[in-house]
Amino acid sequence: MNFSKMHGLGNDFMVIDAVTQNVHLSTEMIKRMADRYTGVGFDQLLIVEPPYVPDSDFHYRIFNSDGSEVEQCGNGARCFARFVRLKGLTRKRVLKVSTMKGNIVLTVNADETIRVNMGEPIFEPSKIPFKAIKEEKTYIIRAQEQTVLCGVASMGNPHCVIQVENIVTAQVATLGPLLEQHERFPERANIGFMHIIDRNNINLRVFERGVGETQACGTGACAAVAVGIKQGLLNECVNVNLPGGKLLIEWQGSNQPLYMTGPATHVYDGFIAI
Ligand SMILES: N[C@@H](CCC[C@H](N)C(=O)O)C(=O)O
Repeated sequence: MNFSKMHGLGNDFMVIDAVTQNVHLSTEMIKRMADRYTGVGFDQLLIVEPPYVPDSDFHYRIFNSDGSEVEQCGNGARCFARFVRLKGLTRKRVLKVSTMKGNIVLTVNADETIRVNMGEPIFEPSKIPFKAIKEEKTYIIRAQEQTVLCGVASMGNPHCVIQVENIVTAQVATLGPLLEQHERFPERANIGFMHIIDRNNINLRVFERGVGETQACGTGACAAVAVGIKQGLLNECVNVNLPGGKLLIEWQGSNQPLYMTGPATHVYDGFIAI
């Protein structure tokens, strides 16, 4: 099976073309290929498939390194756009793609960065899903001995966003896994730690569901900005500094789609016998 290794700000992917190849992978096979010592190694596997909903160019499936299939992936979306053009699967610069949780539209800019219409952020608890009596801007979660203040949002996938004073000392490795598996997130969640520099700039680290901390999380950046805007702390246009680099997130508020702009990098092509 041919594949490409790609990354979006260090969030790395194995990308497989299932338009021209027959691809049938079990959860065990995905976990084996994800292993950084004995496999290809990746945060997520992206499988590009032919379209099967009207008015779309492709469908793409996303799997975390623990083998779980997920609804959305921001950095993956940009890599998907670069991949289909590199592999000659399309020449379009504006691409419509369906994922497990709806459609997104991607535009490849002249400088090869990619701007993605990620759709509207969702705050309604039952749709995230998050257990709460009613929708709030800020929730209190108790995790073992700690009381955590956070916002929650779905970008197709579930996110929890915690504001921190210092991004370096944020408890990503300890609080991340506790909240990822917290009973108030029935489908687990991605946990973002956000330091607000000013109304247009934030630092962000994300403990990703099904992976652990990554160099960057696109949907995590979108969710952090959406939560920050909803809480009245951020402007409509925000630079998000992640350990792997910078994303630009734009959101004009309720009923408007959110846009993410950033790079996508092809690392190498490979072949794996499975
Ligand atoms: N790295 C991604 C998010 C991938 C999915 C996530 N781990 C989940 O389980 O929802 C991104 O760039 O958005």
